[in-house]
Amino acid sequence: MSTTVAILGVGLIGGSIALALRQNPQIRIVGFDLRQDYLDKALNTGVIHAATTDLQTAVREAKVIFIATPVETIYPLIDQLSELSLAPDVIVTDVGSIKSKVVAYAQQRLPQGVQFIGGHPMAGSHKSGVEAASDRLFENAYYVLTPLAGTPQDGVERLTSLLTATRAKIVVMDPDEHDQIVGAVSHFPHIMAAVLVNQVARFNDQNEWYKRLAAGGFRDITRIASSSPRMWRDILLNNKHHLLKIAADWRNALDEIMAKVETADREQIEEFFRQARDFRDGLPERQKGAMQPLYDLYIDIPDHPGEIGRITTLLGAKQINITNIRILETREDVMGVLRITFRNQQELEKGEELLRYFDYNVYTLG
Ligand SMILES: NC(=O)C1=CN([C@@H]2O[C@H](COP(=O)(O)OP(=O)(O)OC[C@H]3O[C@@H](n4cnc5c(N)ncnc54)[C@H](O)[C@@H]3O)[C@@H](O)[C@H]2O)C=CC1
Ligand SMILES: O=C(O)C(=O)Cc1ccc(O)cc1
Repeated sequence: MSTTVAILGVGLIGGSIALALRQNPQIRIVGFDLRQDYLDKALNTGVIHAATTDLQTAVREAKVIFIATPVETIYPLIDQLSELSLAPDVIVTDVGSIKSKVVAYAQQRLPQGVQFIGGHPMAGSHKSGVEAASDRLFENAYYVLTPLAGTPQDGVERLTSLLTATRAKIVVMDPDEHDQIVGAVSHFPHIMAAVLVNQVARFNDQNEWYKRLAAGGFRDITRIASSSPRMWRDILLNNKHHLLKIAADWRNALDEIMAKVETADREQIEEFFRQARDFRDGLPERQKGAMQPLYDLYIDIPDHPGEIGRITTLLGAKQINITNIRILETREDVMGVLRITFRNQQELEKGEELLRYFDYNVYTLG
């Protein structure tokens, strides 16, 4: 007998959870989204088994419901769920990047018999949408669960067992502690990345060399400024309390180091960078995950117009999804290398076989 899981919001995170869960043939995944075109894409690429834009149809038989929509939409969805007919002992969980407000809201609004367990998979991407989803997005990442005080242990165990398919490390945490820590290690850095980019953009209005020279380090530390503005707006507004405190602390720290610069305190400036380097170098490495180019295929391409379009058309015609594409080298009259990233090993192999058939020189590394 199969178990039905409903995914509300089939985007990057909802799609990635669906892809991980559907490796288990006993699980049937129903996707719900406001956008029919996103659902069609998810169905056609095998991310979900069934799709609907009707919430009651999506959740009626579900044993577990994942709310994987932008943070501000989690509250009205909880309200809607509280009015609908749900399976007995259903677990409702979310994937929102903030936890306290959502958990408190669910506690207030959901009826008895519904077990709400807050969740936050601590991996993602600056990309959005189901086309960027991957069954290994959460591999080796932390996945925080924030059950309510009254949630039966059995519910937490059932959800943990389901989530083993994501290969994430499941941890249970207090929602406020989660918001404080994630505020410092994820939310605030996103604000800083955007502040840095906006500052350089302003300088660039006066002198376009700013943009041209902003390669290397600047690109690295501002990668996350390419994330979804709407998603980050929601996160900031829902973690206001902690972020205001972190920002005040950051301003003090900036003033302190700039005071040392002003007085040319050579030793203390060096010490400042030493401390940062030591802590940074001691951060745990994530061994594997979607951030790494796991499913990369390299293709030699003659440098003439239309080649890249031809390759993507060939893959598209066979419904082979790509999550990234990059030209690694193109110089005039020299063979270039195209790097295409696929969502999983199976799609990579299909792409490799297809392009070989069309006489491309293709290879993988490692
Ligand atoms: N993007 C990331 O790196 C991470 C995001 N999260 C959290 O995951 C959640 C989803 O984010 P993403 O997957 O990145 O977004 P996304 O934009 O890729 O996907 C969101 C999906 O929800 C749908 N949607 C929006 N409002 C809806 C509604 N009212 N009812 C049904 N569907 C609706 C959209 O059409 C879209 O398909 C957010 O709450 C975010 O805080 C958590 C960890 C990482
Ligand atoms: O792209 C990155 O580095 C991220 O920071 C991804 C991310 C975004 C939001 C989250 O709640 C968790 C992880």
